[in-house]
Amino acid sequence: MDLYWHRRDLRGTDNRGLARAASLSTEPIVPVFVFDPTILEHASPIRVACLLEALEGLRAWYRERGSDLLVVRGEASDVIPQLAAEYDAETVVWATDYSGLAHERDRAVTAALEDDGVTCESVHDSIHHEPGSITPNEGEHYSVFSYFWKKWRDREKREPVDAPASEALAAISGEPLPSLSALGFEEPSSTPPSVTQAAARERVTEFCSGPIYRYADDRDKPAVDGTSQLSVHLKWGTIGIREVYEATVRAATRAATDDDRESVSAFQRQLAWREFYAHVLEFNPETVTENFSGYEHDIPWRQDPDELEAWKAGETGYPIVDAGMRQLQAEGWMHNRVRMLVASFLTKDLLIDWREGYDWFRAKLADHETANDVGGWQWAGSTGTDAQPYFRVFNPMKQGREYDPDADYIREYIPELEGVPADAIHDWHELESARRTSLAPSYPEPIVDHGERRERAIAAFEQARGE
Ligand SMILES: Cc1cc2nc3c(=O)[nH]c(=O)nc-3n(C[C@H](O)[C@H](O)[C@H](O)COP(=O)(O)OP(=O)(O)OC[C@H]3O[C@@H](n4cnc5c(N)ncnc54)[C@H](O)[C@@H]3O)c2cc1C
Repeated sequence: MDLYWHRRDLRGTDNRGLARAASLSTEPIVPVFVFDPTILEHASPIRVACLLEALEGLRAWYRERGSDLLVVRGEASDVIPQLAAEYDAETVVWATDYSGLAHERDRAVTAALEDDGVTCESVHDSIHHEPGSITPNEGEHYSVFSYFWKKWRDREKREPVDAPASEALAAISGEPLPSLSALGFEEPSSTPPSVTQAAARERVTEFCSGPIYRYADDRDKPAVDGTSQLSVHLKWGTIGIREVYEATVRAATRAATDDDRESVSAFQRQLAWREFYAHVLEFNPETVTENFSGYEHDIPWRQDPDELEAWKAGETGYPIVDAGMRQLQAEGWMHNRVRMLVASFLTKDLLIDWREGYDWFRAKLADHETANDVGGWQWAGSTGTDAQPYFRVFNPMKQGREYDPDADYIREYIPELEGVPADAIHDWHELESARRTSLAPSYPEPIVDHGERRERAIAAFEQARGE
């Protein structure tokens, strides 16, 4: 019996890899998942908790079809060939994962299987257009998103694929899943979101039946539930990208106005950002640790453990920044506008290396996805492809006033500011110290002066540019 190796595609429907495995094989497929210690070394409690829930859901999906998911532990390059031998598999199929670590693992597994005479096939599944399929007329890869987006938008998309028939799945029975602690992880500090195929489909249906038409207006307002919150599902593959996209196309056909249609397009554009960053990472794997854009000299990042700790704890005295950092701590998720703001604050106001921020996000985000996380950090740190120019430094007060005018989002995560008027919250850095103390005695004073820090950041980047 041939094997299908699940990794970050934890679903049965609209799974191109699984469908391919079923179509290749004349015998039923054995579905497998591997807890690989090398990959787990890079994981965090929240992500492993999400993974376990998604696996539990996938296992239930297989059981409803008279099959099961085999879950094994060990180096993939050892256990996959062992399972292939055990089941006398001629072929092992999986879905392509574009991170450098995944490529390394897959090369080792491929070599081991080929040594044993087993054929392997890696199928593009997690994005519509695989790296190398959307290229500029001149040059090899896009580094400017707007050009990439135009081609991505106009390119024909694949349709969702059906789940394999039950008869195509092996009647096997697996062991129970290991617990979080058995895998060496503590309980996460935030409550993991529900990461199941049913939750993902429900979210898509709900979002595409109404909020998607307001997305263009609402997507930057953190107090409004205006974004899809699909990131954790796209990360773990509890829904297929073709199914999501098809739902957006159906929403566009139901749109009542041009504005509604444009709002759907604004959402599709964000899906394209995800693919843009996957392409960037595929062709520049070193950007997980290295700046994408070179500067003539090193950027003079600062080491300041106290400021870094205040940022992580949401104790900077800049309310919108602190609300975002506390949302991350409480939920394992943060609104995109606020991710941009907190990342700008760390890399510009505090002049702390984007890699420190990336590490913290990687530890805390349930939806941590290497390509998007590195892309977002390098964008904010003005080191990335198509990044924020170094001289555009977000002003946290103005951003707070613009995107959270009533300070509802801020108050939700900073109980110390309960009852403080929105104007005072947005002017927090300008208030007299005594006034701040009388309004919110336990909320911190601003740890830095934004105006001064902005000047210093611009000067530091100019120095790095050799100006
Ligand atoms: C510093 C920083 C770090 C980030 N880290 C991650 C990360 O680890 N994982 C992650 O999925 N996204 C990351 N993002 C992008 C973005 O913030 C999240 O995708 C988004 O907030 C998820 O919420 P949503 O699903 O409601 O998004 P929606 O607005 O509903 O967007 C739909 C989907 O499009 C994709 N998307 C949206 N915005 C972006 C973007 N800017 N870049 C790439 N893809 C995008 C995501 O898959 C998202 O689920 C980061 C952004 C920044 C600025």
